[in-house]
Amino acid sequence: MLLEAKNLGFHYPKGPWILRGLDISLASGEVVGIKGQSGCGKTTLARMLAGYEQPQEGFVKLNGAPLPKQGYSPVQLIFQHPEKAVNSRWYMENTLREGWAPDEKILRELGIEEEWLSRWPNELSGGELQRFCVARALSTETQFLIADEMTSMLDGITQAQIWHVVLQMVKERNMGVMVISHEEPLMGRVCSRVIDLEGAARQENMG
Ligand SMILES: Nc1ncnc2c1ncn2[C@@H]1O[C@H](COP(=O)(O)OP(=O)(O)OP(=O)(O)O)[C@@H](O)[C@H]1O
Repeated sequence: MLLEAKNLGFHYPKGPWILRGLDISLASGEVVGIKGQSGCGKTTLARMLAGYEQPQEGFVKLNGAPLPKQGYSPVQLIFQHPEKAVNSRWYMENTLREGWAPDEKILRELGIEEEWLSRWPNELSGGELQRFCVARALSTETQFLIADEMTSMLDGITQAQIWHVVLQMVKERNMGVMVISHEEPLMGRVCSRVIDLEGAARQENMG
């Protein structure tokens, strides 16, 4: 399985090019880091790889085909701010089961307590909410996970617990993960290679 972006170019309406001529690929079982200064386009790239945003140039393909437009996406994106990624008018149980039915094992491993399921999102901490977003994204249909500052706002113990579950999935299911982060130590621990987005774009522009 391969998630690939070729000759990617993107700008917001009337704005300058943010990314141009960018080639990036992520294979099953790989954990790849993306770094770069604030504002260089990491989140924009994440949104294109997950199909939320369309590039003006180039393309994103999953196993040689465009990303599916409907249904559960095999490319799941997790953001830094879980409160923006859940419906504030749904009980957590509904949010959790939005795309699939997570089993007991994954809930236990992520430390999701039974009692939280009947709460509203604003009755949970950011870390508790993010565990739900991770469980929701880890369906057996997920082939690639884009983790955009997924654990940046969390304490060390919660961060380690979440990454333990995700890295286990990489092994068990051969899932591919893209880690967007400003935290070099985290990337050093979990990634087999790290791409500097600015360097990658610059090389392409020079070439
Ligand atoms: N909806 C939008 N409309 C216009 N410009 C935008 C929009 N979203 C982001 N931008 C601009 O696009 C550029 C890239 O933003 P992006 O969020 O992808 O950067 P980033 O590398 O993820 O930054 P950070 O590390 O701070 O999260 C920035 O200059 C930002 O101001």
